[in-house]
Amino acid sequence: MFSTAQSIYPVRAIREIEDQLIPSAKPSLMERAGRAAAEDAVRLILDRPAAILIACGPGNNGGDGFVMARQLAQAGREVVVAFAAAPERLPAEAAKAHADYLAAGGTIVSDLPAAPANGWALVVDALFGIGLARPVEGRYAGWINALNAQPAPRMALDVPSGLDADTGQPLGTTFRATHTTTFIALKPGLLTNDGPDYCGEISVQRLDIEAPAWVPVRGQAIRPALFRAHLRPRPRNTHKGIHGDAGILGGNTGMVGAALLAGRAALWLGTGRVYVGLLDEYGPSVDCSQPELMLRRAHALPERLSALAVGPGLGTQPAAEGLLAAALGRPVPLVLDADALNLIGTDSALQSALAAREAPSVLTPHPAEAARMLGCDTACVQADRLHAALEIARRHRALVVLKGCGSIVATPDERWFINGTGHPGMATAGMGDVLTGLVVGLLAQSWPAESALLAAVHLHGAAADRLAREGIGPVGLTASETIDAARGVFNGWLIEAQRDPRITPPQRPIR
Ligand SMILES: NC(=O)C1=CN([C@@H]2O[C@H](COP(=O)(O)OP(=O)(O)OC[C@H]3O[C@@H](n4cnc5c(N)ncnc54)[C@H](OP(=O)(O)O)[C@@H]3O)[C@@H](O)[C@H]2O)[C@@H](O)CC1
Ligand SMILES: Nc1ncnc2c1ncn2[C@@H]1O[C@H](COP(=O)(O)OP(=O)(O)O)[C@@H](O)[C@H]1O
Ligand SMILES: [K+]
Repeated sequence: MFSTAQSIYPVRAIREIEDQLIPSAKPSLMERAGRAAAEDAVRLILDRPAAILIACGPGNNGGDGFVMARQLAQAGREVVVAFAAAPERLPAEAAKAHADYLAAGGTIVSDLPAAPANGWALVVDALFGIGLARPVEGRYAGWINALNAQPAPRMALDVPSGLDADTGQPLGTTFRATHTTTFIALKPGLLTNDGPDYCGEISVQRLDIEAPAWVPVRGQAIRPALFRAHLRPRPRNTHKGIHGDAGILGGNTGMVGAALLAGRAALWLGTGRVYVGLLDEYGPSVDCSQPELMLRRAHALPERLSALAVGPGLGTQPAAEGLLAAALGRPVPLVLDADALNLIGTDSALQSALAAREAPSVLTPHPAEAARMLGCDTACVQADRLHAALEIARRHRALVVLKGCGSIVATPDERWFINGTGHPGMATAGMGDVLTGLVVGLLAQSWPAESALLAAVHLHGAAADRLAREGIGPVGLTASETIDAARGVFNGWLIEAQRDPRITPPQRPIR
């Protein structure tokens, strides 16, 4: 479970790696890429003996396709290669791959053929990779539409053609893969925005390249390995005062449930005491289904808290703004969500107070909240989610999670992480409040802010994934249910961590 962390490189960094390694690599990177793709293909279609269709494009992605075709043919598979560009205009390595394929007895058709009577075993998109420079139109758009219509597994080499490898934005017609074999490293666009919908299952083929020291890793896929050092068993001799006092500030009229959900999530993740400060003057004084929560009026949260979350159901009235301003002045780790972010987006005094904080601040915007913070619209945030998350982190000197498919965690020093857990069943009201509660719960228990955020984001999705496997969701999953599942997943991690010899022994949080 605690497999090593996985790097993600934007196209610019992949190019740097290629530039450094291509001249000396033996066998060539393209040879390795085509071979690795052929091996993945064989595994994918062991039980499908029909012919394989490979559509090759005018650049090096097409070159990978020619190598793959040669390898598959040599392994005894029937291969049909479609290639419509001018061979003499292929880049050098792709031209060699093209020539080697022909020399090995391969043949090429210049238009996409109709499927044989027994269908294709596999269709392969080797049209465009990281060199995609503009939306796919014309002949290649027609090819992609025809490939997408095939009732066979669909494999993309490196990146589904048409998908922006950095942003996960489809540019024009885009190949919809059931499997993507990507080379050297993950790219951000495969993991966020529309990327997961177009990539299917991803296999990373590193081509025997070690993480090169000259290209700094700034992006990583979120894995428990990143925070396992904090998954420590509790000492037996402990008491609730050691496990933190979390505060939740929110729950205005009509939105009390949001604050209760966050409070419950913090409690179920092991926080010693959880206080919920409600803005609704007619709000309940007890949560009968969770009487462990200590409900207070918003202004009456205890002075001494180990971490505070502001936002779930907060509202944007002046009272809320005043409470937020006071919270920003507290020297404790702070989670800011929902209306806390909306208020900060339009108030420069709050922005200055946030940027001036010395204790950690964690911001948890969804794309619409991120757009308000950046003064743009949601489409512009989604068009480059990584950039948006990094920009918010930089401006506010805070840790940020930009939520949604492939949530992005960004740090003020320009590092970033992409989460792969979770599913569309989480797109339901209250789910973000639960995440806020999970983050503040770990902060209250003295987790360092970055680890707390990474763990909570990963845990939130993993809890929803576990429920979906059990038939609870994806459709109809409720936020409350993920709290219960998060507790289960988290305790599973703790047990796993105790078996892992790299984990340090029980430790008492320092207070
Ligand atoms: N370098 C290496 O050794 C290795 C590279 N590797 C592989 O190479 C891939 C990158 O190759 P690449 O840089 O040649 O770019 P690629 O994705 O093939 O596309 C460029 C071509 O497409 C064209 N074009 C672009 N957009 C278009 C559009 N919308 N519609 C129509 N045409 C369009 C563009 O034409 P132009 O823009 O110049 O008109 C150019 O001809 C990478 O993803 C990996 O698969 C691996 O083998 C590992 C080793
Ligand atoms: N398609 C999806 N895939 C993965 N996670 C998702 C998806 N849709 C929503 N989520 C997650 O669910 C949560 C929804 O949060 P948010 O939009 O703030 O909900 P609310 O404001 O209703 O509580 C976020 O953590 C988000 O990352
Ligand atoms: K491709």
